[in-house]
Amino acid sequence: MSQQESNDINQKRENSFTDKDNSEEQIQKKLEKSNDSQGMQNKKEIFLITGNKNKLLEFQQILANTHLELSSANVDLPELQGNPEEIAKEKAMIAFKEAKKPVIVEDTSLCFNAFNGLPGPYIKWFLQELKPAGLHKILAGFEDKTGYAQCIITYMSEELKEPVCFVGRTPGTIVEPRGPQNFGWDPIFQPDGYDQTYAELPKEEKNKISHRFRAIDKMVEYFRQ
Ligand SMILES: O=c1nc[nH]c2c1ncn2[C@H]1C[C@H](O)[C@@H](COP(=O)(O)OP(=O)(O)OP(=O)(O)O)O1
Ligand SMILES: [Mg+2]
Repeated sequence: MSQQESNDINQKRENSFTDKDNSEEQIQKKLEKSNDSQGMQNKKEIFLITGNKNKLLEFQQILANTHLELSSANVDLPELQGNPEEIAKEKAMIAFKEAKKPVIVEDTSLCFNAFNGLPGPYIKWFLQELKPAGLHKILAGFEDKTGYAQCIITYMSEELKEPVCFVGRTPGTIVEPRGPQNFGWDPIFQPDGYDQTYAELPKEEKNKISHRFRAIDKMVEYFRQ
């Protein structure tokens, strides 16, 4: 990484944690609040930091019948650059520094095969500007409409030398938007083997095959040992 790049990351980091509603004090409050809800004795607690309510909801649903007890804090983490795994590890280090206790973070990519994996981790900005319909349209000049959704959950704690990643991937096709528009690019992603988009599928169905489910499944295995 060049000096300029690392300066940029540091700058972004500072910005993201000095925002008005993201001051050190505010973050500390959020973290303390999450500590209040610890309790279950024979369940292992994991602590997720995310600014995305829909992600959190899916985590809660998917973890409902496991030995893991989820607590969370809503903190905006910086959108970093690099390959998905580098981003995921860097994000976990930043979250761990803030939380001062073991944390997990999650980073989701939507990858188009015709674009060799892009927009990938930059999907958030593409979605924000193009909306689901525009995202589908940018593939108009390409025959290959296939792609995959990828979730990387990253765990960091004081016992680890470096963050541990759990990667979940679901292959599918990018289609014209169908279904409710309440979660990101769900309306344009049709998983392989289904004739409904993520948005059209009942939540229980999405949660059985999603990129997020597959990453969570690996994480659950890791914490069983
Ligand atoms: O299952 C999903 N179905 C549809 N859309 C999704 C999904 N999962 C994430 N998304 C969207 C949210 C964001 O526009 C981008 C990922 O960016 P990403 O940085 O991972 O999420 P985020 O910034 O909203 O939350 P966080 O604070 O955990 O980083 O794709
Ligand atoms: Mg993010």
